[in-house]
Amino acid sequence: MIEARKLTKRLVDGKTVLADVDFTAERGQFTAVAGASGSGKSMLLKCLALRENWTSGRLLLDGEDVFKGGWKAKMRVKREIAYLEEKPDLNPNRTALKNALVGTRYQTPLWRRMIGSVRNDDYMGVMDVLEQVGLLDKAHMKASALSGGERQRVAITRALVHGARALLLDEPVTGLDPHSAERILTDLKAMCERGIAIVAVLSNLEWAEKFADRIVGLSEGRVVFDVAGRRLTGRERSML
Ligand SMILES: Nc1ncnc2c1ncn2[C@@H]1O[C@H](COP(=O)(O)OP(=O)(O)OP(=O)(O)O)[C@@H](O)[C@H]1O
Repeated sequence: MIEARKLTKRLVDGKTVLADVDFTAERGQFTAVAGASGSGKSMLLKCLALRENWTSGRLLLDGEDVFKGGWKAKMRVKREIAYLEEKPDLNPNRTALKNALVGTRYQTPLWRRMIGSVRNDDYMGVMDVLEQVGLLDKAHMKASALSGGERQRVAITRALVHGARALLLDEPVTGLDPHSAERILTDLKAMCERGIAIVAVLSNLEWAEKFADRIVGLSEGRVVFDVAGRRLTGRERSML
Protein backbone atom coordinates (compact mmCIF):
# COMPACT_ATOMS: atom_id res chain seq x y z
CA MET A 1 0.00 0.00 0.00
CA ILE A 2 2.66 2.57 1.07
CA GLU A 3 5.99 2.06 -0.55
CA ALA A 4 9.09 4.22 -0.22
CA ARG A 5 11.86 3.53 -2.68
CA LYS A 6 15.34 4.88 -2.12
CA LEU A 7 14.07 7.55 0.24
CA THR A 8 16.87 9.99 1.04
CA LYS A 9 16.50 12.94 3.38
CA ARG A 10 19.29 15.47 3.72
CA LEU A 11 19.05 18.46 6.05
CA VAL A 12 19.97 22.00 5.04
CA ASP A 13 23.33 21.62 6.79
CA GLY A 14 24.08 18.69 4.47
CA LYS A 15 23.59 15.98 7.10
CA THR A 16 22.00 12.81 5.68
CA VAL A 17 19.27 11.61 8.03
CA LEU A 18 17.85 8.86 5.77
CA ALA A 19 19.85 7.19 3.03
CA ASP A 20 18.34 5.04 0.27
CA VAL A 21 15.62 3.67 2.52
CA ASP A 22 13.29 1.07 0.98
CA PHE A 23 10.23 0.59 3.15
CA THR A 24 6.75 -0.85 2.67
CA ALA A 25 3.67 -0.82 4.85
CA GLU A 26 0.79 -3.09 3.93
CA ARG A 27 -2.85 -2.92 4.90
CA GLY A 28 -3.56 -5.41 7.64
CA GLN A 29 0.05 -5.49 8.74
CA PHE A 30 1.60 -4.15 11.94
CA THR A 31 5.13 -2.94 11.26
CA ALA A 32 7.39 -1.86 14.10
CA VAL A 33 10.31 0.50 13.46
CA ALA A 34 13.23 0.09 15.84
CA GLY A 35 16.51 1.93 16.18
CA ALA A 36 18.71 3.93 18.50
CA SER A 37 18.05 7.58 19.30
CA GLY A 38 18.81 9.71 16.25
CA SER A 39 18.69 6.79 13.80
CA GLY A 40 15.95 8.50 11.75
CA LYS A 41 12.79 6.72 12.94
CA SER A 42 10.65 9.86 13.35
CA MET A 43 11.99 11.30 10.13
CA LEU A 44 11.01 8.13 8.26
CA LEU A 45 7.42 8.36 9.53
CA LYS A 46 7.21 12.10 8.80
CA CYS A 47 8.52 11.60 5.26
CA LEU A 48 6.00 8.80 4.60
CA ALA A 49 3.18 11.10 5.75
CA LEU A 50 4.65 14.01 3.73
CA ARG A 51 5.17 16.04 6.90
CA GLU A 52 8.75 16.50 5.67
CA ASN A 53 10.05 17.10 2.16
CA TRP A 54 12.07 14.37 0.53
CA THR A 55 15.49 15.04 -0.92
CA SER A 56 15.05 12.14 -3.36
CA GLY A 57 13.20 8.87 -3.79
CA ARG A 58 9.80 7.61 -4.85
CA LEU A 59 6.65 7.30 -2.79
CA LEU A 60 3.96 4.93 -4.04
CA LEU A 61 0.46 4.78 -2.58
CA ASP A 62 -1.44 1.74 -3.85
CA GLY A 63 0.97 1.71 -6.77
CA GLU A 64 0.43 5.37 -7.68
CA ASP A 65 3.59 7.49 -7.87
CA VAL A 66 2.74 10.34 -5.48
CA PHE A 67 5.35 12.84 -6.68
CA LYS A 68 4.28 12.37 -10.28
CA GLY A 69 0.60 12.57 -9.32
CA GLY A 70 0.74 16.25 -8.29
CA TRP A 71 -1.34 17.88 -5.58
CA LYS A 72 -4.22 15.40 -5.86
CA ALA A 73 -1.94 12.47 -5.04
CA LYS A 74 -0.37 14.44 -2.17
CA MET A 75 -3.80 15.32 -0.79
CA ARG A 76 -4.66 11.65 -0.88
CA VAL A 77 -1.55 10.82 1.16
CA LYS A 78 -2.47 13.50 3.70
CA ARG A 79 -6.02 12.19 3.95
CA GLU A 80 -5.19 8.50 4.14
CA ILE A 81 -1.92 8.44 6.05
CA ALA A 82 -2.05 9.83 9.58
CA TYR A 83 1.08 10.68 11.53
CA LEU A 84 0.53 10.56 15.30
CA GLU A 85 3.06 12.20 17.56
CA GLU A 86 4.24 10.74 20.85
CA LYS A 87 2.29 13.37 22.80
CA PRO A 88 -1.06 13.79 21.05
CA ASP A 89 -1.99 17.36 20.23
CA LEU A 90 -5.41 17.58 21.92
CA ASN A 91 -7.29 20.60 23.22
CA PRO A 92 -7.20 20.01 27.01
CA ASN A 93 -10.43 21.94 27.56
CA ARG A 94 -12.47 19.92 25.11
CA THR A 95 -13.99 16.51 25.68
CA ALA A 96 -12.60 13.33 24.15
CA LEU A 97 -15.55 13.34 21.76
CA LYS A 98 -15.03 16.96 20.65
CA ASN A 99 -11.32 16.38 20.18
CA ALA A 100 -12.04 13.37 18.00
CA LEU A 101 -14.54 15.41 15.98
CA VAL A 102 -12.20 18.35 15.25
CA GLY A 103 -12.32 19.03 11.54
CA THR A 104 -15.28 16.78 10.76
CA ARG A 105 -18.60 17.99 9.42
CA TYR A 106 -20.16 17.46 12.82
CA GLN A 107 -18.44 20.67 13.93
CA THR A 108 -20.77 22.62 11.67
CA PRO A 109 -23.13 24.99 13.57
CA LEU A 110 -26.40 23.66 14.93
CA TRP A 111 -28.56 25.53 12.41
CA ARG A 112 -26.83 23.70 9.56
CA ARG A 113 -27.26 20.40 11.31
CA MET A 114 -30.96 21.20 11.77
CA ILE A 115 -31.49 21.74 8.08
CA GLY A 116 -29.82 18.43 7.47
CA SER A 117 -26.49 19.45 5.96
CA VAL A 118 -24.60 17.28 8.43
CA ARG A 119 -25.39 13.65 8.81
CA ASN A 120 -25.74 12.16 12.23
CA ASP A 121 -23.51 9.36 10.91
CA ASP A 122 -20.43 11.44 11.70
CA TYR A 123 -21.38 11.55 15.35
CA MET A 124 -22.23 7.86 15.42
CA GLY A 125 -19.00 7.09 13.58
CA VAL A 126 -16.94 8.70 16.33
CA MET A 127 -18.92 6.94 19.04
CA ASP A 128 -18.32 3.61 17.26
CA VAL A 129 -14.57 4.16 17.17
CA LEU A 130 -14.49 5.38 20.77
CA GLU A 131 -16.24 2.16 21.70
CA GLN A 132 -13.72 0.07 19.75
CA VAL A 133 -10.86 1.69 21.67
CA GLY A 134 -12.70 1.33 24.99
CA LEU A 135 -13.32 5.03 25.56
CA LEU A 136 -17.09 5.25 25.22
CA ASP A 137 -17.53 5.91 28.93
CA LYS A 138 -14.95 8.74 28.76
CA ALA A 139 -16.39 10.41 25.64
CA HIS A 140 -17.62 13.40 27.63
CA MET A 141 -14.54 13.84 29.81
CA LYS A 142 -12.16 16.72 29.15
CA ALA A 143 -8.87 15.72 27.55
CA SER A 144 -7.00 17.25 30.50
CA ALA A 145 -8.56 14.60 32.76
CA LEU A 146 -7.53 11.67 30.57
CA SER A 147 -4.42 9.54 31.10
CA GLY A 148 -1.58 9.45 28.54
CA GLY A 149 -2.87 6.17 27.10
CA GLU A 150 -6.42 7.49 26.84
CA ARG A 151 -5.18 10.62 25.05
CA GLN A 152 -3.35 8.36 22.58
CA ARG A 153 -6.60 6.50 21.99
CA VAL A 154 -8.46 9.77 21.34
CA ALA A 155 -5.79 10.71 18.76
CA ILE A 156 -6.16 7.29 17.12
CA THR A 157 -9.95 7.75 17.07
CA ARG A 158 -9.58 11.19 15.45
CA ALA A 159 -7.33 9.78 12.72
CA LEU A 160 -9.72 6.92 11.95
CA VAL A 161 -12.76 9.20 11.93
CA HIS A 162 -11.00 11.36 9.36
CA GLY A 163 -10.68 8.34 7.11
CA ALA A 164 -7.05 7.34 7.72
CA ARG A 165 -6.20 3.97 6.22
CA ALA A 166 -2.70 3.94 7.63
CA LEU A 167 -1.58 5.06 11.08
CA LEU A 168 2.07 6.01 11.58
CA LEU A 169 2.63 6.25 15.32
CA ASP A 170 5.74 7.78 16.82
CA GLU A 171 6.48 6.04 20.14
CA PRO A 172 2.79 5.48 20.96
CA VAL A 173 3.49 3.64 24.21
CA THR A 174 6.62 5.36 25.49
CA GLY A 175 6.06 6.57 29.05
CA LEU A 176 2.88 4.53 29.54
CA ASP A 177 2.48 1.91 32.23
CA PRO A 178 2.64 -1.69 30.93
CA HIS A 179 -1.13 -2.21 31.17
CA SER A 180 -1.95 0.93 29.12
CA ALA A 181 0.80 0.11 26.63
CA GLU A 182 -0.54 -3.39 26.12
CA ARG A 183 -4.07 -2.01 25.69
CA ILE A 184 -2.97 0.40 22.94
CA LEU A 185 -0.93 -2.26 21.13
CA THR A 186 -3.81 -4.73 21.33
CA ASP A 187 -6.16 -2.10 19.85
CA LEU A 188 -3.70 -1.38 17.05
CA LYS A 189 -3.45 -5.09 16.30
CA ALA A 190 -7.26 -5.29 16.10
CA MET A 191 -7.28 -2.32 13.70
CA CYS A 192 -4.82 -4.17 11.48
CA GLU A 193 -7.25 -7.05 11.33
CA ARG A 194 -9.84 -4.59 9.99
CA GLY A 195 -7.49 -3.66 7.14
CA ILE A 196 -5.65 -0.60 8.50
CA ALA A 197 -1.88 -0.41 8.00
CA ILE A 198 -0.06 0.24 11.27
CA VAL A 199 3.52 1.47 11.51
CA ALA A 200 4.76 2.21 15.02
CA VAL A 201 8.11 3.28 16.39
CA LEU A 202 8.64 0.95 19.34
CA SER A 203 11.78 1.36 21.38
CA ASN A 204 10.88 -1.68 23.48
CA LEU A 205 11.87 -4.66 21.33
CA GLU A 206 9.86 -7.08 23.48
CA TRP A 207 6.66 -5.19 22.60
CA ALA A 208 7.73 -5.15 18.95
CA GLU A 209 8.29 -8.92 18.91
CA LYS A 210 5.02 -9.60 20.69
CA PHE A 211 2.72 -7.39 18.60
CA ALA A 212 4.32 -6.59 15.24
CA ASP A 213 4.14 -8.73 12.11
CA ARG A 214 7.37 -7.14 10.88
CA ILE A 215 10.25 -5.30 12.49
CA VAL A 216 12.36 -2.86 10.49
CA GLY A 217 15.66 -1.84 12.08
CA LEU A 218 17.23 1.54 11.36
CA SER A 219 20.78 2.59 12.13
CA GLU A 220 22.23 5.94 11.10
CA GLY A 221 19.48 6.48 8.58
CA ARG A 222 19.80 3.10 6.88
CA VAL A 223 17.65 -0.03 7.05
CA VAL A 224 19.82 -2.70 8.68
CA PHE A 225 17.18 -5.43 8.85
CA ASP A 226 13.59 -6.12 7.83
CA VAL A 227 12.34 -9.18 9.65
CA ALA A 228 8.88 -10.80 9.47
CA GLY A 229 7.27 -13.50 11.55
CA ARG A 230 10.09 -14.23 13.99
CA ARG A 231 12.01 -12.83 16.92
CA LEU A 232 15.19 -10.87 16.37
CA THR A 233 18.50 -12.65 16.59
CA GLY A 234 21.21 -11.42 18.95
CA ARG A 235 23.14 -10.15 15.94
CA GLU A 236 20.16 -8.13 14.69
CA ARG A 237 19.64 -6.61 18.13
CA SER A 238 23.30 -5.62 18.24
CA MET A 239 22.94 -3.78 14.90
CA LEU A 240 20.67 -1.11 16.43
N1 LIG B 1 14.63 19.72 11.94
C1 LIG B 1 15.82 19.19 12.20
N2 LIG B 1 16.93 19.96 12.26
C2 LIG B 1 18.13 19.42 12.52
N3 LIG B 1 18.34 18.12 12.72
C3 LIG B 1 17.27 17.31 12.68
C4 LIG B 1 15.96 17.80 12.42
N4 LIG B 1 15.11 16.76 12.43
C5 LIG B 1 15.85 15.67 12.69
N5 LIG B 1 17.15 16.00 12.84
C6 LIG B 1 18.25 15.07 13.10
O1 LIG B 1 18.04 13.93 12.31
C7 LIG B 1 18.41 12.75 13.02
C8 LIG B 1 17.24 11.78 13.05
O2 LIG B 1 16.19 12.35 13.81
P1 LIG B 1 14.91 11.53 14.23
O3 LIG B 1 14.06 12.45 15.04
O4 LIG B 1 14.30 10.92 13.04
O5 LIG B 1 15.55 10.40 15.15
P2 LIG B 1 14.84 9.25 15.99
O6 LIG B 1 15.43 7.95 15.54
O7 LIG B 1 13.37 9.39 15.90
O8 LIG B 1 15.36 9.57 17.45
P3 LIG B 1 14.62 9.50 18.88
O9 LIG B 1 14.44 8.05 19.18
O10 LIG B 1 15.60 10.14 19.81
O11 LIG B 1 13.33 10.25 18.75
C9 LIG B 1 18.87 13.21 14.39
O12 LIG B 1 20.27 13.27 14.39
C10 LIG B 1 18.26 14.57 14.53
O13 LIG B 1 19.06 15.39 15.35
